[in-house]
Amino acid sequence: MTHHLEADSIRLQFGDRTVLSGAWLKCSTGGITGLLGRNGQGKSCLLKIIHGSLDAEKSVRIDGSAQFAAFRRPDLLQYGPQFHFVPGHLSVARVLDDFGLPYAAFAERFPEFAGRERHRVRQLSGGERRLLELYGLVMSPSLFALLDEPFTHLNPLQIEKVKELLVERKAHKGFLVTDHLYRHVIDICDPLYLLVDGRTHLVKQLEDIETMGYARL
Ligand SMILES: Nc1ncnc2c1ncn2[C@@H]1O[C@H](COP(=O)(O)OP(=O)(O)OP(=O)(O)O)[C@@H](O)[C@H]1O
Repeated sequence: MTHHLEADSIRLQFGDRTVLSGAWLKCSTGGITGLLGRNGQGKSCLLKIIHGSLDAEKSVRIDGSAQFAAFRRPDLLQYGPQFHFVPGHLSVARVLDDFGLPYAAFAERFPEFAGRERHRVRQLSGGERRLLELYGLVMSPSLFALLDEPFTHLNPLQIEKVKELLVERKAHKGFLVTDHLYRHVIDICDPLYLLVDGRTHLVKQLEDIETMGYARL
């Protein structure tokens, strides 16, 4: 069964400044939705609004059912912010256990973690910590995951492995991904949205991201 996450009528203001005005997007299991946009356009805010951790005018629905505080439903939706969110004092095995995942399968996929199940998260490098967090978000059994800058801080080989993981898992889980490493986003995402002046635009052809002033192809 395909599941659908729909967000629309999103309006966000900070004081006099309107950041989002009528932003919308759709995300489904079986696909990876991409969100691009220049700095400060409101991509992180949009993810937090869908997650329910940032208050704004919005309509967010999962399979037609309104979600006002999706952060209370990790079975439906999980959110990975652009900064580290796993506490440093936890062990690698404990973090995976909290996501409901066995350590052995993780170490098999990422051999650099072999024999390190008791290592504390604070002993990991920034990229390793990111990898552990992403693995948990991608592999855990929620229906959707919102990933803010998943590729930043990873080395090129790790990026390729995370992309493989996303493509492998998308049959069971819908992903919304935003990252300025846009070639990787373009590579795996369909549909793709561009956030410009508070509104989302569905990218119909790749040239749109150039004509709308985001990136040179
Ligand atoms: N709590 C806040 N108070 C006031 N302004 C805020 C707050 N949070 C975000 N903003 C502003 O809202 C705008 C959108 O921020 P956001 O972090 O969502 O942008 P972004 O598209 O994710 O940018 P980047 O690509 O640089 O990460 C920015 O101009 C930011 O300064």
